[in-house]
Amino acid sequence: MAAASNPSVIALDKAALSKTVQQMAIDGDEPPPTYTVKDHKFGALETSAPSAPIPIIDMTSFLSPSSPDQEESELIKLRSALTTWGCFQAVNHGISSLVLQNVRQVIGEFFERPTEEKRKYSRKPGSAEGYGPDAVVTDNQVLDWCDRFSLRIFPACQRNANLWPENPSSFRETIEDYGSKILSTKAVLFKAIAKSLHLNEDCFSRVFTEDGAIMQGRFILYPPCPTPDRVYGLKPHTDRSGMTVLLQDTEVEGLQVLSNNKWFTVPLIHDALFVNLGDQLQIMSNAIYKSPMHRVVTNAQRGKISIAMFDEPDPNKEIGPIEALVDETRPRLYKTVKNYGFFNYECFQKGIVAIDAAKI
Ligand SMILES: O=C(O)CCC(=O)C(=O)O
Ligand SMILES: [Fe+2]
Repeated sequence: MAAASNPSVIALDKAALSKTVQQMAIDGDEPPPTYTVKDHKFGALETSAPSAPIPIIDMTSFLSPSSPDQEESELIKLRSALTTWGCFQAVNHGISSLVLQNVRQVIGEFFERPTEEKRKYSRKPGSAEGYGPDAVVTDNQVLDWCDRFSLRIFPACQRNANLWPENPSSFRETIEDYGSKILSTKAVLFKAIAKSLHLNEDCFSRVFTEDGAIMQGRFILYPPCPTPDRVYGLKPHTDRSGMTVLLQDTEVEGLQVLSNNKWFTVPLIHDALFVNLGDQLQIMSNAIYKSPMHRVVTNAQRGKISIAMFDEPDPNKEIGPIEALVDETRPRLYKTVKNYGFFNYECFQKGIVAIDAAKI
């Protein structure tokens, strides 16, 4: 997400101008060698990994608990989910089926627009916003078999109005509405996460949903891929956010999470939101909670769409392990970092893992 106007990056970043994955799929192209996975550092590319028993969190217990006991028992489940998996499926989150249907519809329609029209919103080299295939930022990068359209949603004053499409005509209103609802959902979840760690309930929500916090939407199209066993939809990674909220496709699976060195498929649950923690929550929780490694696999028959909402603190704000979570039995594991988004980007360029580089 961080802008990097470094000339070598700009020279390398030709993908924003090259053929989209959607076009390659329409033309029946074989994925070019730059898309082929060369190392299997994180395990083989198994397209049909077993289904993951990912915990389901019922948000009724946080939004309108019928009793303190009901809330307490869900907080215990939440704590267990975040120490083991680092992710969960949120149900009864209060966002209606109609809102979810509308957001899927406008994103689907955007990707259906003619290429020339979508090109008007192309990501500029070095920028984190806009439309296009995977950004090339290093020489030996393996590219992802997907096209992405990224937009800053909050703070509203930082929106890049030229990148918000005119078509479909309800795009702006729908994304703005969905963004506000996800922001409120995140605030509720961050408060529950703080409580589950016996912390002041605002300690995460303030950093990630208020005070200049950023919300970025990433809308991803994964077209069918003729060689799904050799190409990633999205490479194995952890998110750099505090928390990511993902609306999966209604029919096509593909997201996988790593647990005990094994990959598991995230099942599709009607109207659920898949929530995973990002590196910044792992840092602030002094690694009590996990930022899970995940990836996306493709298939030869059907494409799919994902809608992801990321957060970041104000880039000028420093984050580090919360003092109350540091003691003799659990010493401080991470340095204090500022603008983790940019730090993460620089690490990626150097081929190092940001969360490891943030260790003391
Ligand atoms: O599309 C998905 O299922 C996952 C997206 C994701 O992990 C990301 O954009 O960071
Ligand atoms: Fe991710």
